[in-house]
Amino acid sequence: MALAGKKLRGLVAATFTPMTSRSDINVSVVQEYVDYLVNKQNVKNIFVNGTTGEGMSLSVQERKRLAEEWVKHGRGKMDNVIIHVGCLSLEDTKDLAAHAASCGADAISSVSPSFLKPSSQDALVLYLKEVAAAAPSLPFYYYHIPSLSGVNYQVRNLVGKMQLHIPSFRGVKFSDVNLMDFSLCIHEYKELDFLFGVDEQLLGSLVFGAHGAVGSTYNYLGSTTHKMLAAFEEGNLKKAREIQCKIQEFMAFVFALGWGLPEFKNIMSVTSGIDLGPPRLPLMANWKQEHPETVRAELKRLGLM
Ligand SMILES: CC(=O)N[C@@H]([C@@H](O)[C@H](O)[C@H](O)CO)[C@@H](O)CC(=O)C(=O)O
Repeated sequence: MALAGKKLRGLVAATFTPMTSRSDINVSVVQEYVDYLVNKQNVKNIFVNGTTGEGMSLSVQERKRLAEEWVKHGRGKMDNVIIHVGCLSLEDTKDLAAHAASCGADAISSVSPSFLKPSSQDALVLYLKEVAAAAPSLPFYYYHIPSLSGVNYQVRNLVGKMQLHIPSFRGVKFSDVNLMDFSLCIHEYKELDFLFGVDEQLLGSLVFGAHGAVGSTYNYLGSTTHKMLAAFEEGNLKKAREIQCKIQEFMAFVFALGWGLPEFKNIMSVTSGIDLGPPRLPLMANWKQEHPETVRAELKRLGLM
């Protein structure tokens, strides 16, 4: 069911990895999670084992198991199951890419290696070319997230090189606030998909033609974000701004409490009613289950629940 010829559009939820209280992966709730996204949030694309899913903190075996479960339960319900395969080791990354293809994923994506980093754009393209070649039948998306990877080559420059050397290259998951770089990518490479990854600034990216968005908040604010997308499509900027500002107010509330990914996971458990458990170490160290009522009350106050 690979994306061949299809365009990747709309909202993509970057899934959290369900875990037990001991931080082991808990695949028993994946089916319920898929149904929640489809039926309650109307979100039919998922990005598995990425940042939100703590992909880098999972073993290769765990990542394979999760990919299989998400693909299995997404079949016939999800439009696209995209598996993030990036690791620090090229061999592990290729292994995960080949596995994603064998288990029926629709596309793969990879970040740059982030410890021993590529020393040039050409080095990065060479690396990603090998990754994509391990799953040549699957569309390949470069995952640009400089705040975490520390690799911040201008995407506009990279894209031309990737197009030249990677036959399955189909676009970029752009998790950065450099809207000029993002905009010029869309302007110059009309045949590719560019998905924005800073949820609280999505409206800004739409102005420049974002084809879709990948993010953590679409797990529980997918339905609200769809209303913003619809308002933007209708040319109702006032309404679109109002919705984006509500989402921003919620994120400001979250950030003011010093919350990050561990708490985002908790917010998803509270809003969906699916127990996703704690994150894994090192994130687990400061994790405490926030009072669900605090989250619910704020979402309610903002009209987001
Ligand atoms: C740094 C980070 O985690 N960014 C998130 C955003 O969705 C982010 O959680 C959101 O904008 C709130 O800040 C995504 O870009 C990451 C993502 O899509 C992924 O999980 O791979």
